[in-house]
Amino acid sequence: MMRRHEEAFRMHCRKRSATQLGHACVHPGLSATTRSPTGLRSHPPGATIRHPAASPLPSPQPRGACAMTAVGRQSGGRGRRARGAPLRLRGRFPGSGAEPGRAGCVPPGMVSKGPLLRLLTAINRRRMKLLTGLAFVAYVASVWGNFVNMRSLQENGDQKVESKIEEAVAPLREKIRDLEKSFTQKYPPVKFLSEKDRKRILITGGAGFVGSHLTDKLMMDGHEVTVVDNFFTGRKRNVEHWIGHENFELINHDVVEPLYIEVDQIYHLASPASPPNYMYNPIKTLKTNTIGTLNMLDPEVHPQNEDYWGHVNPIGPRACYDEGKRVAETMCYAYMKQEGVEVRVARIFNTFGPRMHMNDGRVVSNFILQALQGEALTVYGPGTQTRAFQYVSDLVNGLVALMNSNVSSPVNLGNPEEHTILEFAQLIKKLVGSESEIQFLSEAQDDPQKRKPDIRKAKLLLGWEPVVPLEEGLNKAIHYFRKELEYQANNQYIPKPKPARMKKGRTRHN
Ligand SMILES: O=C(O)[C@H]1O[C@H](OP(=O)(O)OP(=O)(O)OC[C@H]2O[C@@H](n3ccc(=O)[nH]c3=O)[C@H](O)[C@@H]2O)[C@H](O)[C@@H](O)[C@@H]1O
Repeated sequence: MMRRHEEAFRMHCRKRSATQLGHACVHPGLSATTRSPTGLRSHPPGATIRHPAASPLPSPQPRGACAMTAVGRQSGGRGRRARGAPLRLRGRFPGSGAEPGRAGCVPPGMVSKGPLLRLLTAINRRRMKLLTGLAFVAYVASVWGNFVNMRSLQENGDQKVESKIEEAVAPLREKIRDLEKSFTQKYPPVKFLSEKDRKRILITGGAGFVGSHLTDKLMMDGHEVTVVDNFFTGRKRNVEHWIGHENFELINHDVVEPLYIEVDQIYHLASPASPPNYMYNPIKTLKTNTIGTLNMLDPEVHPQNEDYWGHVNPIGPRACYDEGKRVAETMCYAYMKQEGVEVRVARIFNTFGPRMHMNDGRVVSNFILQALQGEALTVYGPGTQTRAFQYVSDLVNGLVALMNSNVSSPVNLGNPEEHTILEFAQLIKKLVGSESEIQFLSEAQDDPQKRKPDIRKAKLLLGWEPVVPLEEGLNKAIHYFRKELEYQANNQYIPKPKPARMKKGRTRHN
């Protein structure tokens, strides 16, 4: 009987301990079993058993009592019970009138766990689960909230950075658009020529006064143009409107040095033409012209035709230019005879127009600048010496006509309309509307007294003659120099006309 009783109690305890943490059973003369997080554990008879998570028991339980470490509210809701405090349960122990199988085994002196407690325990368990579930949901919600916050913060930050970048980049975009526009619209219209008709053309001195106008003409006609210039008197500004064009190339090179380049035609215009400029470095002028094709000869015959061989002082200040041109012609014809090189020789007479250098020093640019600035017009000598001036576009057309002809002998290109220098001074004063005086200075050394081209050969063989009237050309030149003066004034630089070298008591060799 005792054995069966003991067995029933052991079963009761095992059942409890297998399902409920914190349950404690003490039975005199029985060993007990509890469930701990690490598994089932046996206890000697009469031992006090408590769950490791529970607070110490305030006092040993009375033998035979069934106690539990209660969590939660006591039934009836009369406040919390202290952890480990005994919870007395009503019930009957088998052998003392207890109903077997209802209240479990309650040994004498023990308090049995009744249906209410079980209900409470079940409620507590559900609550715990509910609380745990709620805590889990709250945790997940807070993690999600943090994640969402982080993302929105990051997005806000990203948006701010993006808007700042946009602010910085917007003006740059604007500038790029402007640059693209200026690139696409800046070239003058160019004809399309087929491969067969398109020529590769080299222009030495192509950034100079005459050379740059010739460059414009050949580019607009649809040819491929290579400009070679050392920028001694030429300027990049004269050809800048072609830079970047697929048919155009600009090479900074001095023609005194060899240049190997494959082309169909060469216009050799590299040489300073203004007396103050070419006298500035006579050896350089000579060197430049000995490989040149242009020539200008001082006259003894008037007007000068192509058979006129010139009359120059070979040791005077102008000799570097004049003799240089003569040697250049000699070389051209030597190469033609000996090597079969095709040559064209243009004898160019006084030419004027836009893009003449502000410091050129020749008579047209000097007089216009002086008149525009209200300064006296400087006439060297009495002003009776004559010149015949052609407008630059007439010269360019003549050069192209000559190049494309089969005329290999020299051809004069100039305007035969002859005027004295004093007449020029008065005409320019009138066209500018200037109050400037005319000032007579001493005569320039070796200054040719008469010059007028005979252009019958050009008319006959090339069908060419100048078409721009003197006044029309002068007005264009005046407009150009007015703009240049404004440009220079904005750049704090006002050029002064260059004086020519004055005669030093020696009569000119005519
Ligand atoms: O442009 C040209 O085709 C020519 O220029 C110069 O020839 P030149 O006729 O002496 O050129 P300018 O310096 O313009 O002189 C023309 C005349 O005006 C006079 N002059 C020049 C400048 C000035 O301020 N005042 C003035 O009276 C000169 O003494 C000269 O009689 C070169 O010497 C020539 O070889 C070249 O072909």
